[in-house]
Amino acid sequence: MEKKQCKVKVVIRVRPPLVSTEKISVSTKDNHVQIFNHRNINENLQYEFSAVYGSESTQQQIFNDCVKPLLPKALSGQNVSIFAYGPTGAGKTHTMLGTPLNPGVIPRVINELFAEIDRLENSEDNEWEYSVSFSYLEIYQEKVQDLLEPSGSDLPIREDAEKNILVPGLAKKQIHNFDEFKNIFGPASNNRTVAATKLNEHSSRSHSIVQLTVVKKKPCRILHGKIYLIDLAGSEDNRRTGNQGIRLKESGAINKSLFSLGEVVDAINNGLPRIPYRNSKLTRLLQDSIGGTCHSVMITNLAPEERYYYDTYCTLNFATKSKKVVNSTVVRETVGIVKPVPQVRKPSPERKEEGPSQAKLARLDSSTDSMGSDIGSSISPLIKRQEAWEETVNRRLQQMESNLITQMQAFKPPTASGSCAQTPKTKAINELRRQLEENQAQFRELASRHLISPPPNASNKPFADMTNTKPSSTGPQSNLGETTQTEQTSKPGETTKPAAGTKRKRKMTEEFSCSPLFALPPRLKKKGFVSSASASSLHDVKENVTDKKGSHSKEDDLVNSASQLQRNEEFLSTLNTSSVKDLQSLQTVGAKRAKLIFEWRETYGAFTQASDLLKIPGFTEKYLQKLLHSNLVTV
Ligand SMILES: Nc1ncnc2c1ncn2[C@@H]1O[C@H](COP(=O)(O)OP(=O)(O)OP(=O)(O)O)[C@@H](O)[C@H]1O
Repeated sequence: MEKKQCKVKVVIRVRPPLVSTEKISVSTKDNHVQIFNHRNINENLQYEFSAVYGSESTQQQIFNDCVKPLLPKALSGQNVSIFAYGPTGAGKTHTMLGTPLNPGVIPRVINELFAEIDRLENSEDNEWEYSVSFSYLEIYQEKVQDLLEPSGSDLPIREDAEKNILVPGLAKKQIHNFDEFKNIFGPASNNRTVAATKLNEHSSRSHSIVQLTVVKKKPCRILHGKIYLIDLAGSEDNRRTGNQGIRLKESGAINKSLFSLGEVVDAINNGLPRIPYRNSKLTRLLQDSIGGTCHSVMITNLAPEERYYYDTYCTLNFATKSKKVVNSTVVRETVGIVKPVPQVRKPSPERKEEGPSQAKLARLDSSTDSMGSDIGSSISPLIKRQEAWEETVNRRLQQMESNLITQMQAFKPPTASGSCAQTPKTKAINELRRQLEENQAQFRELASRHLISPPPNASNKPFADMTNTKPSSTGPQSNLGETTQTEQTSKPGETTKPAAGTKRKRKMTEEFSCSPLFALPPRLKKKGFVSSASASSLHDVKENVTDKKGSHSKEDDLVNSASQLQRNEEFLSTLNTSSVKDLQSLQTVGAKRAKLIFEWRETYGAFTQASDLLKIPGFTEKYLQKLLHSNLVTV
């Protein structure tokens, strides 16, 4: 299948103010949206998108510009996804559904689809036959529910061997014209969970997905296109919604799934090897729309009132990162003898592990097969990104490992044998060993998964073996080889006479691990951080020890490496897990910055590295350096 790269198109629609007397905080011009900067009231924040529709925009205009051009794609075997995103009360349902007098995207798509099919079927040279069917579901409190045939049960989500997402058991209705659709869709929409909140009298309490399947057939050829029409539930700031009880619970589920959506977008944009689609039902079902095979359009709805300022700000930031997502579109075509039931390909050995069994897949009835999407065909760019990432990791790990080995080998253990109790420095060395072992395990996994050749040091041997080697002028690899040989010659359970030098090696390790010189690396104050002052006093203690026992700079290097790694990890963990109050335990982070870090994290997900802090508006490179420096963190 030929794939074409295609960015998710992100457009903005600002709804009209609901009460004319309210203060407005959003303005639009051409394809720009502008809001004030809450950190500097004299400044404005400007965002650019593919298209920006002000409050005067019409349903017809949105449909004609953003949706209609994609329908021919669905009619030629491609997937299309239109989804409305935005805070509660910003106009998502209005955009997607509209009213009988002012219909939105969903009814207009059906209308246009049948009009287009009529045109095509009536053209002189037409040789194709078209059929349209649809499914309708909602995700309510993390449960997938059928809106066409509600049963109250939570439908499972499966993935087949070709990475199509399936919802077995979901009803699928064949429709032949707009009226048939209307007669089924109208009552089904009443099944959707809607309730009044302080911010919206008819607030959607669930995400809803209409899926249209368009099949185009002629002898020996069949094209399958899909159209997903998605009305997401809005993010809710419960300090303002006044939600309590069930509304609060619904809101929690909505916010959590939208948070997962943010994580997926971040993972795609950062080229991560694993995209966390499985973190929520929403992201699982949107797998084809974001980072998948769809031509996707995200209609971002904004409420213009100043009381929505923070929602608007967060939504604009999410929209900005969403426009970077690239999908790989494909034409899904079956050529040859077309069987009435979709064929299921044998899963590859890799897929067998996590996908449903062949027998299970075969049992899936075509009439209940829904949410199909050929994720497999979109996997190539992800694999490419993964491979690039793995190469980088591979390189970094190799470098780190050889540095550590060099340090270990250059280290001269103390001659005076100390007590054999585990000292803090021994612990630090053990931590280094553990980390190196982990690195080696990663190498092996990468190598076995993607045939990346493991670095020379990434053997199956644990790091402990390397420390058993004596310092040698032939460098780390020759030592490694020596140890491997020793290992290979001794059979399990067999007591072998140590080869020349082995005894010495073991002794060195014992001395090494029993060294009394190993002091605990400086810990950071609360959740790991200390002020620069207390860090230096710890350092003084360590220096005193060193002074007494003589200089051990290599040893110190090792301890510093371990403590540095630990500090970096703790710093990241503080950023990702602390409350606003606890974030202030970081040096240079006051209440205001703590709040910004917290809010950014809650909106966009965990920080993967310290430099992610630069994504927070107002965090400059200079400040980041200061923050890292004063918290003794390196990047
Ligand atoms: N473009 C528009 N023109 C006129 N009225 C609008 C427009 N957009 C939204 N509205 C009105 O604003 C109110 C809120 O809109 P809507 O229910 O579509 O919001 P929503 O984003 O779907 O909210 P929720 O996430 O809570 O379901 C409704 O009364 C709707 O009719």
